[in-house]
Amino acid sequence: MKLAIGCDHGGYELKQSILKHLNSRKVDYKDFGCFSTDSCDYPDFALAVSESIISGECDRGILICGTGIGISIAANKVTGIRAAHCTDVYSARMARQHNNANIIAIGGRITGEAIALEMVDAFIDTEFEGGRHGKRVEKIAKVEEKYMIRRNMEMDERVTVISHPLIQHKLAIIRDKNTGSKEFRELLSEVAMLMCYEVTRNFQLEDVEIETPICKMNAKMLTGKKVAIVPILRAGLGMVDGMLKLVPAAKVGHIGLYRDPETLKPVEYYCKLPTDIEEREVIITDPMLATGGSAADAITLLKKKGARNIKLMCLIAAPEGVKAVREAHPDVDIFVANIDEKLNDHGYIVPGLGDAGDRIFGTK
Ligand SMILES: O=P(O)(O)OC[C@H]1O[C@H](OP(=O)(O)OP(=O)(O)O)[C@H](O)[C@@H]1O
Ligand SMILES: O=c1cc[nH]c(=O)[nH]1
Repeated sequence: MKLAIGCDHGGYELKQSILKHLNSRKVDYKDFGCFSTDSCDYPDFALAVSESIISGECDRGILICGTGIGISIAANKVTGIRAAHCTDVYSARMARQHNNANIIAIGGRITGEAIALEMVDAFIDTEFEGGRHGKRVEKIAKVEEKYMIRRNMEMDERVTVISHPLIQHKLAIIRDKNTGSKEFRELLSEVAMLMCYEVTRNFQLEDVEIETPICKMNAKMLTGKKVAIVPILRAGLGMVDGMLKLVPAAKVGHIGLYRDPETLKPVEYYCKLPTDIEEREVIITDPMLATGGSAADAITLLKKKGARNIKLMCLIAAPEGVKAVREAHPDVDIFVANIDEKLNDHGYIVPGLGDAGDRIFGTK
């Protein structure tokens, strides 16, 4: 096992004692500094030690600052690091046995040398127990993954969350379980129209000469881009009318998919597209992007039929669905009104709005 060790000025003295101890035990280590008691910043050393563990250069780490608190907080910001701030031998052992901690953080101004060396021994010599503790550590990893996905999405230029106040207001009413089908349909259609404004933002304009009652002028008009709106049946239908209000010349294709309630995998049952789909800018509509299976399959189908320029417009997405579509179809822009928290065990978006198809058509 190779250890990484780092400290700030507050942990320097204790680190020297620990290094001597590691040498006497013939433990392999790499010292990432600091190398004197001159004032320095603990996050720098937390990062160096943490990255050496994540990269596989070292297996576990020891971090020391004045209290052990700041340096452990900094290390825990690195994905995959489980830094345990310990002040006694029992905690050091448990941090390994129960938490699979890969870093121990010690306070140079808190813990005496004798106890600190015993803590280091417990940290090095104790193995992770796994079992029920494995399940819990996996849950920690899931939390990291969730926030990482969200951060990646926020930075992803191909994922647009349309947060206009009108859309957010209407979305709140749509979500409400007391909103009936009629109002649900009307609001979904209105939101689709507002979202369409953003989805069509890149449409090309050209100069055309027109004559106002006063004089001639060069005005801007759409280049006559051909558009196809393709709802995923059933629920996607609820967004078509709103879009046609803004793009009345668009052709409408239909893709019929339903999610198998057991496997959550999409099952195709219908496909009818404009014959010149390959020349059209395609906007797929579906209120819900849950696991992403339906949207990803619809995009695959459209690509097989020759479509090249595809956008996906959904009302609500789960992070898992956005990730799945981005991975399967990195060329497709995704527009949503909100990215919700997560999927539940039945593949429904939480908090979501329930079953979109049933709420639109009143089938439940
Ligand atoms: O991202 P996914 O996990 O694939 O789930 C999303 C799909 O589920 C819903 O349709 P559903 O299968 O309920 O059919 P419906 O529209 O006919 O009600 C929704 O309208 C999407 O098409
Ligand atoms: O939350 C969800 C997930 C899939 N389909 C829906 O209609 N709602």
